[in-house]
Amino acid sequence: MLEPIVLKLGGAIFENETALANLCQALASVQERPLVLVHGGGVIVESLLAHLGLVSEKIEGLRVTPHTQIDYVTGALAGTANKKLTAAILRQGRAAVGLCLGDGGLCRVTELDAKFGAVGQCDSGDPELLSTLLEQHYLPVISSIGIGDDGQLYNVNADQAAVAIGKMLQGPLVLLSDVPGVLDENGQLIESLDQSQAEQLMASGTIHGGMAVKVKAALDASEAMQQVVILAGWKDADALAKLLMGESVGTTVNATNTIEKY
Ligand SMILES: Nc1ncnc2c1ncn2[C@@H]1O[C@H](COP(=O)(O)OP(=O)(O)O)[C@@H](O)[C@H]1O
Ligand SMILES: CC(=O)N[C@@H](CCC(=O)OP(=O)(O)O)C(=O)O
Repeated sequence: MLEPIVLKLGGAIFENETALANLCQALASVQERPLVLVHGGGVIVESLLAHLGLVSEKIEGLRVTPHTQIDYVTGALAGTANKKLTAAILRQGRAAVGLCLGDGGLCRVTELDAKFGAVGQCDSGDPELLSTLLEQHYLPVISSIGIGDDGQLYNVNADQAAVAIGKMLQGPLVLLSDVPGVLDENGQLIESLDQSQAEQLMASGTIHGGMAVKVKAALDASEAMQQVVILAGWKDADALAKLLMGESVGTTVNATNTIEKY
């Protein structure tokens, strides 16, 4: 079996039913190559916390998650976001299965830093569950909630979660968000990015917030897997179709500048 494409989905798509349905239709039509979806859902977390009258802050693009809030965050990500995405794929006739990072020991998660609360850092774990599901033609849909060795639930940034899954499966890695890729200071798409260009753009603030987390995660994956990582958008159906045919769209992140193929 070919290595699966690991595709991460994040951003406001969870608030846009049409975009979500269109994307799931495109994904469900991919028969030639196994797919694994990893997803975020920060917008759902934010709306739930706001509903509950709770304030949420981010440091360096990561959500500070007080231990008193992790149950709500789990509900939003492993519950609402995971089940909405699973449902949207099932509606297209593909047998999707919703999981979190802890299921079957897929990923090992430990506390990142006490200053973030219940935020985890994620490493690859046991691929057996995914292999079994893929062999049986299920489409795994994985939320970024992790389970630590301490039995605690952790909130993991979904780009970092996708990188851990990508490293484990060694397939192409694509991070989709609500922008078409990394944009320069004039708002123009940057088609390729290596380590030093990325560092300069982060130092100048052109790449910041969630995109800085994404670019760092992509560089880490590109270096570890010795392959390029694609950062693209879910809004452009044509670009998405090209991507699923193996063409590179958006921004190609290449940590060492010597790797050629997506
Ligand atoms: N240079 C940049 N190019 C594109 N987006 C950027 C850049 N710097 C910061 N951003 C912000 O990063 C966001 C994407 O990151 P994020 O919101 O974390 O995406 P997701 O939720 O899909 O993981 C964009 O919507 C934009 O607001
Ligand atoms: C620690 C941390 O920042 N966790 C993220 C997890 C969800 C996520 O990454 O969602 P998007 O991909 O949609 O942004 C959060 O709570 O927002």
